[in-house]
Amino acid sequence: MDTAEISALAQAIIHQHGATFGAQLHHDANSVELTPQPLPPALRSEPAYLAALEACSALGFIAVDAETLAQAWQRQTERTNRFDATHWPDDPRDFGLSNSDPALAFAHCPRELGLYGVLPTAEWVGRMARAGVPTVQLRFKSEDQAAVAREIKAAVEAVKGTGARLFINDHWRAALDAGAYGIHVGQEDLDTIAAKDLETIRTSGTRLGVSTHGYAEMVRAHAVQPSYIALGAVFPTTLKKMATAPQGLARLAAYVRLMKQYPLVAIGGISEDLFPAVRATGVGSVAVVRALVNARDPEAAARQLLQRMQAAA
Ligand SMILES: Cc1ncc(COP(=O)(O)OP(=O)(O)O)c(N)n1
Ligand SMILES: Cc1nc(C(=O)O)sc1CCOP(=O)(O)O
Ligand SMILES: [Mg+2]
Repeated sequence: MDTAEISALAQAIIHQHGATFGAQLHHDANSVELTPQPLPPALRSEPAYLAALEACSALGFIAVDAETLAQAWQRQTERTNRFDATHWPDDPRDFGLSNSDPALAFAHCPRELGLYGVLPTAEWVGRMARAGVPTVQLRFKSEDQAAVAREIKAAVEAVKGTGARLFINDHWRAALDAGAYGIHVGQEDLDTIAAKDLETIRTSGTRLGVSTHGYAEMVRAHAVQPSYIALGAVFPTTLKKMATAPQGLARLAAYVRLMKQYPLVAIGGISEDLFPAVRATGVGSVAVVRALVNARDPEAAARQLLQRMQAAA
């Protein structure tokens, strides 16, 4: 096939999926603007792969995600014996996500983790757990290891008797020592935690949640078979500087279709009014920081968000 024919296949993909994944220009605070990305160097020469690489870059997927999608589109084409521009890849087999040993998976957690409060201190953790938030995370940022250990122990104490599941962000050793329900790690943590340490966490029965921000990171997260996968940032967030653009609802829905074998948590810029649309994608949990921590009455906000979770279920 020549370049013009491959471009015609790329155009067919864009024609089918442009309205879903293309630039979304809204004028509200939660708009997600996806700009076309430069075409990454091709690693293969098959037409389906090349067309998908071109199309996915044009649809705003960053290089690693366009590459992951192009490889999946090529596998889909081989598996079904035809190139189908209408079918956005969503079969785990086409992403190499199917051949894992269940005996090596992290401990299970419920698919519906529900409202998930990501909170800066043990005091906040206790407060929101007592307000009925079913899943809470201590996201305590400090280099002072003694202070970290104290805060984690206090958070473990704070959720006792509330029924809330407590995840600890970043500080996995102290979380294990304190007997937390689970640990949440980012992609950079997966770079630095040694395989034997991941194995220690897994065999302890402590749950593991992993952050992801697109197709390539989801494939990477799957390699460790975590207890849940977080998908972010769905909308713009001012809480921290993100390395990747907000994903938006269309991508979130596609990620959910692909990763539905995992409990899934949506995070990033999710305010109360956005709960129904986020829940409609099929995620079992919605994680928030500012919607609780910046609320004038955080207990009332928790009640509202819990109602929204129920209503949208
Ligand atoms: C539920 C949930 N999802 C994602 C994150 C982000 O975690 P991480 O990538 O480790 O970044 P920091 O929170 O450490 O800045 C999270 N904490 N919780
Ligand atoms: C801590 C965090 N992690 C994200 C990710 O996408 O990995 S987004 C995020 C911030 C979420 O805060 P808010 O609900 O206030 O926008
Ligand atoms: Mg972290």
